[in-house]
Amino acid sequence: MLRARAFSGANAGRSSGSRRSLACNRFINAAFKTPYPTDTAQLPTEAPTDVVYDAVIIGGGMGGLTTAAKLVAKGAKVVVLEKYLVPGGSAAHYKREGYTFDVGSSMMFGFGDQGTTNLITKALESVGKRMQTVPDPTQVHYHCPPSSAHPEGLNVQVWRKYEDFVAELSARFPAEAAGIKSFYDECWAVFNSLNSLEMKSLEEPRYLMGEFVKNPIACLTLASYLITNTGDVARKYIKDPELLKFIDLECFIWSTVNADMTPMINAGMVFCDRHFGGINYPVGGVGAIAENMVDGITERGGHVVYKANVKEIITEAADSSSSSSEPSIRATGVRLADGRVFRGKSIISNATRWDTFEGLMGESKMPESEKLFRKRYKKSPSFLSIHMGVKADVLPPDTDVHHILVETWEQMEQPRGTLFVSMPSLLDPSLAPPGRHIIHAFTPDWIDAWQGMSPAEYEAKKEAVADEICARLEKLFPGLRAAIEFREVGTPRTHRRYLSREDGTYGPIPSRRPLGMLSMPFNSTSVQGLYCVGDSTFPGQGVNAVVFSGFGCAHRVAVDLGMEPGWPAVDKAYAGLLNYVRDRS
Ligand SMILES: NC(=O)c1ccc[n+]([C@@H]2O[C@H](COP(=O)([O-])OP(=O)(O)OC[C@H]3O[C@@H](n4cnc5c(N)ncnc54)[C@H](O)[C@@H]3O)[C@@H](O)[C@H]2O)c1
Ligand SMILES: CC(C)=CCC/C(C)=C/C=C/C(C)=C/C=C/C(C)=C/C=C/C=C(C)/C=C/C=C(C)/C=C/C=C(\C)CCC=C(C)C
Repeated sequence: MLRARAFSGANAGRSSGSRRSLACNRFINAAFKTPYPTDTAQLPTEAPTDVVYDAVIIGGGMGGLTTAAKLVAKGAKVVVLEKYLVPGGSAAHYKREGYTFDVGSSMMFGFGDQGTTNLITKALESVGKRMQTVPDPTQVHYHCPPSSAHPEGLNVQVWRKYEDFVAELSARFPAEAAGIKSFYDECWAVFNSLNSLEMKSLEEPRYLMGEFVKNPIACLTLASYLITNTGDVARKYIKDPELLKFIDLECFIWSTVNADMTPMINAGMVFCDRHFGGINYPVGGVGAIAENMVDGITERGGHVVYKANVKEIITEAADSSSSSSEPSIRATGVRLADGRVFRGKSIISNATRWDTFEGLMGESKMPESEKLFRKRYKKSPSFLSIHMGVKADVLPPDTDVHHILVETWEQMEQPRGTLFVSMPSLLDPSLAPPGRHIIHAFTPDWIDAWQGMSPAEYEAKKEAVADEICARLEKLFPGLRAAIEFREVGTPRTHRRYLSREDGTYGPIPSRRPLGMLSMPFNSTSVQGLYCVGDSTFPGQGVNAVVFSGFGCAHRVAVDLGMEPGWPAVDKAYAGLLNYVRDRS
């Protein structure tokens, strides 16, 4: 099932046992060591409260940190208030018994060297940082259910080289070879257009007009896909129901919804960046990205404060010149659980929209636009996560780093139906003790299944569900259960507690067919001075996605603060137009 293959060059560091890879890894760690303190007791819990910041950012996930990085790079006075002990939120890491585990998945898009869509690389560069990465030869290895055409199960590897992937998928569906090429080629039309634009705020008309003038073809191409979903494009070219299910799965593993619910612009980004920039793993673990960002932010005079639990967004009556018809209020600061108040000209929330507007603002102040958002979007499930340390010899040579296991198509979207597996120590052996590997298995799950239990029942259920999942994974890794030396199970309750995300949700998903990319709000909100960033804003879930939202947010805020040029007069009309279209979706 795990086909062996030859791969050399960039991939030479992959086989964890090889002396070459370990030596190479030691060099990498020495050359790119981050000064970020390893002892959390050394991390700052204070920042001045007697100043008015240009931006007060609630939350140090990748969305909040990117916004901070872009703003400090412009000379803005910024404070990031993070409730937890370390930065990165869903993209942080933690250490146990010699292992460094990524909290979320380990599959990084946007980490290449070229183009304009290598957003993680660019976010780090904006604060003078660059990280060593290890290229992954495949994005993912799919293990799909058997069918009459594929009695052993549909088995597909998404190779880094586009042509190799298309050839492999076409070999599985020879009658659809032309359709496969046409579908993915259309994704390239979207990606190539994205990859020629400067990535800034799509709700800033001066920038948008400038891009239309510089790149009219790219902008018109993207405009033509604004309201298109991926399923519609797939069905133009592909008829085989099993292949259409596969395309659904291609979307589901990152959007948690099927192709009909996934905007085509996002699919263009994901389905092509994996071949253009490739999937690249940061040496030292995913959390090292956030740590490097924090170093860059603080080196430029920004503050990142830990154990800073924001309880309230402070608002006051505002002038009614806002474009909105609602009572005008302006966000002016935040209050922490310990009573400290931080004041800012702009307040930026990296918490989810649910946590921001129901939790920090209070439902009585919920703007109409947020009520509409709640009709269009619902919370996606959370994840059940099993972090394991295993004996290395349970993984055959050339095992792929990421796997997806679906046993029946009906199960795909069900809780615990699709199993996701990431094994980042195959790329960076320093994450595990010698002779050991990390297996991180995770699967969508709802918080309701984990409520109302005694602590003992909760612990027993965690172990029972993890046993069941490990038994299913034996199909991919025979002998797995006997090879496990460390196992820790996180549930949706764990995600809620440590990531402060309501119900532990992975992010918003559309409640009905979305209007392509236009359904999702950008960064401004109808409360003056209050912005959202992260996966509750366009383009949604994903590290490179929330980094893009950080680029957009920083640009919009910088224009509103007068630090970048804009067209305030056109702003209002343009915002009104976007809202008009969105409210009708
Ligand atoms: N490989 C992958 O693609 C991968 C891996 C991991 C995570 N992710 C993605 O990362 C995305 C999330 O990124 P994000 O930046 O939107 O959010 P996030 O949840 O990662 O970060 C939000 C941060 O805000 C903090 N916070 C929340 N409420 C707070 C409060 N009241 N006071 C202070 N701090 C508070 C949290 O502790 C957290 O650190 C997810 O959608 C997921 O898709 C992707
Ligand atoms: C008018 C208007 C508004 C406009 C006009 C036209 C134009 C110009 C347009 C433009 C546009 C743009 C620029 C856009 C942009 C976009 C973007 C950037 C997007 C992005 C996206 C991204 C994404 C979505 C991503 C995602 C990812 C993810 C989620 C991932 C995940 C992963 C996981 C979970 C893993 C899996 C695992 C295994 C397999 C194991």
